[in-house]
Amino acid sequence: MNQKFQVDLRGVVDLLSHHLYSSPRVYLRELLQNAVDAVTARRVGNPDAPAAIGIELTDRALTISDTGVGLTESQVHELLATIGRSSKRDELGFARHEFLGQFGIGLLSAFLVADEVRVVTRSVSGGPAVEWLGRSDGTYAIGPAERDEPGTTVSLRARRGAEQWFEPETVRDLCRLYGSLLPFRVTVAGEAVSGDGPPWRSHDRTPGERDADLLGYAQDTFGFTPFDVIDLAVPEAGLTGVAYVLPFPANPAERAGHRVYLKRMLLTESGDGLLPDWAFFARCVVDAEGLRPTASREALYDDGLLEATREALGARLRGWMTGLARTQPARLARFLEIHHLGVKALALHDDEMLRLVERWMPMETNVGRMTLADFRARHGTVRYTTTAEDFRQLAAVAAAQGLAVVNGGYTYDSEIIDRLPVVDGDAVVVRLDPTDLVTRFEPVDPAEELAARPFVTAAQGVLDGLGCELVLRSFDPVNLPVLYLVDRSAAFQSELRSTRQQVDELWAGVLSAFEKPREDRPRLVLNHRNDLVRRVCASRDPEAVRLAVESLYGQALLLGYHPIRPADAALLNRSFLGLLERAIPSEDQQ
Ligand SMILES: Nc1ncnc2c1ncn2[C@@H]1O[C@H](COP(=O)(O)OP(=O)(O)OP(=O)(O)O)[C@@H](O)[C@H]1O
Repeated sequence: MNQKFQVDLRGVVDLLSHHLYSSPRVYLRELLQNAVDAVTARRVGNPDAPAAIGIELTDRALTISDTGVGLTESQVHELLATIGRSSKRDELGFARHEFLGQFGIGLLSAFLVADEVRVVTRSVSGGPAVEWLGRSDGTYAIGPAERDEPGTTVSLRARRGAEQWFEPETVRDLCRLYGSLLPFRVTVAGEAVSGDGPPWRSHDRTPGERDADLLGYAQDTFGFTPFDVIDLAVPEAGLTGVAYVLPFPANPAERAGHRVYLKRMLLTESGDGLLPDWAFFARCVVDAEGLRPTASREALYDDGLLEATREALGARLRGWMTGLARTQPARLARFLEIHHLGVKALALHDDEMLRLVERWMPMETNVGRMTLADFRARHGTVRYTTTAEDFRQLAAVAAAQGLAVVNGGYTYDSEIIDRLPVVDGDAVVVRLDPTDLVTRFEPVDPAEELAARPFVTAAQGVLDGLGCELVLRSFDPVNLPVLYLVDRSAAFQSELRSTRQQVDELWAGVLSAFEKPREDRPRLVLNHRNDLVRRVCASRDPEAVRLAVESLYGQALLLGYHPIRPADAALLNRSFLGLLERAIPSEDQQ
C-alpha cells in the first residue's frame, strides 16, 4: 500500500533557520514577496486592479495586507498547508517568470519568529473569506472569516526572544532595504518605503538629474563618489543597472559585493559572481528579471545564464576602458593609476587590454618612468628584470653600460612584457640575466691584471668557502666597488649547497648529484675602476685581503637584496668587527 510522507515541521523550521537563511529577518522579505506576487497575479488578469501592500505593527505583532489575488478554501488547503507546493510554477514545474517566489517554502520562514501564523484571505475568483491558522507544531485549522475585498492579510505575533524583529524601526528599515525598488506602493505604519523605481531609470528625469541621482545613490549606499558610472544592460538576463567605478584602489583579494535585485526585490547587498574576477574596480547595482536565486534567496544561482551575463558585463567594462582611451586619454591614465592591478591582470588574458597597458600604463625603468610603447620607440628591445631586487641592484650598472632596463618585478609586469610579442610580432623582449652584464664589463688591463694576480688567488681562496667565483673587471659607475651576480641556476646551486651542509650524509650524497661545475657559481665582480678595490688589489697582507674580500662580499649581498644564509650572517658580523678592530687599534698596538 502506498503511504504519504509525514513532515515534522519543527525539524524543517530548524533546518531553514540554521542552514538555509542567514538571519530570521528574512521572514519579512518572504511575506513581502508573497504580497507582491499576489498583486502581480491579480494584475495579470486585470491591469487596473488595486496594488497596495501595507504593514501594521502593534505590540509585538505584525500584519501585512495585500490587494492581491487571494485564495479560495481549497487553494488554502493545497497551497498554504503543503510544504513545497507553489502556485508560481507552470504546468511543467518551472518557475513562472513574473513571480518572485518559486520554491513553496517561503511562508515557513514566518515560523522563525512566531509560533502561529494567521492568514485571512478572499479570492478574486469569488467564494467566502477563509481563515487559516498554522502552528509551528505542524497543525493547522481552517474556518470562516470576514473580509470585504479580495486580498490577503497575514498576521504574526513575536515568539519570546524574537521581539527585536518586530520593532517598528527594524521592520521599516528592512522593508525599505528589500522593497525600495518594488513596483507597487508598500507602506509600514502608513509611511511609504517603496520609491520611484531604480535610480538608473531614465523616463522621468532629465539626463543631468539622472546623473545627480546616480551619484547620490552611490554616496548613500556605498559611501563613495564614483570615478565614473557605467550603464549596464544584458537583455538575455533581463538585466539593467549601473557599475560604479571605485575612486580608490581596491584589494583584488577582497571581492566588492554587488547590490543585486531580482524582479525589483533585493536579493543581496554582497552579491558575488556577477562580474569577472578581474573587474574588482567596479561595484554594481543591478536588477535582473531572468537570473535565478538560490533557495535561500541570498545569492545568485551560478548557471549558464549567470556565466553569459558575467561575460557580457565584462565586455561592457572593457569597452568602457577602450572608449576612454579613444576619447579621454588623461582620464584613462588617472583610472589606470588607481586600478593598475585589475587592468594588468586583465591584460594577461586579453589582447586588447594588453595593447591598452602597453600604450597607457607607465612602468618603472632605469631611464625614467614611461609606457612600454615609449620604451620600445626609444630603445627597441624591451630588456627587463623579473624581480624588483634584480632591478634595484642592476638599474644603475646597466644604465652606465648604456642598457635601458624595465623593472618587471611589480605584480604581473614581467608576464605582461613576455606577452607583448603575442599582440605585436615586431616586439623583441629579452629578460636581463644578471650574469649577462659581466659580458659587457671591460677586462682589466693585462699588466694590471698580472699585478693583481696574487690578490686574486688569495681572494678566491676566501670565496671558495662561500661557493662564489671572483671576477675582476672595469665598469661604470666608478663609485660601485662590487657586484654579486647570480643567475637563476646559480641561485638554485647555492641553495643546494647550503641545504647539503645541513642534511645527513645520505641526503648530501643525493643532492650532490644535482650540483653543477664551478662556472655556474655566483660571481663576485670587483670593479677595478674603483679606487678602494685598486687599493685592496695592491695589498699583500693576507689578513687585510681576507677582511676586505669578506666585507666586500657581505656588502654586495646586502646591496643586491640577496638572501643572507647563516654562514653569511656570521661572516658579516666577523668582518664588521674585524674592520672596527683595524680602525680603532687597542692601546698596546698604538
Ligand atoms: N499573500 C498571499 N496571497 C495569495 N497567495 C499566497 C500569499 N502568500 C502565500 N500564498 C500562496 O501560498 C503559496 C506558498 O507560499 P510560499 O511563500 O511558501 O512559497 P512561494 O512563494 O510559492 O515560493 P518561495 O518558497 O520561493 O517563496 C504560494 O505559492 C501562494 O500560492
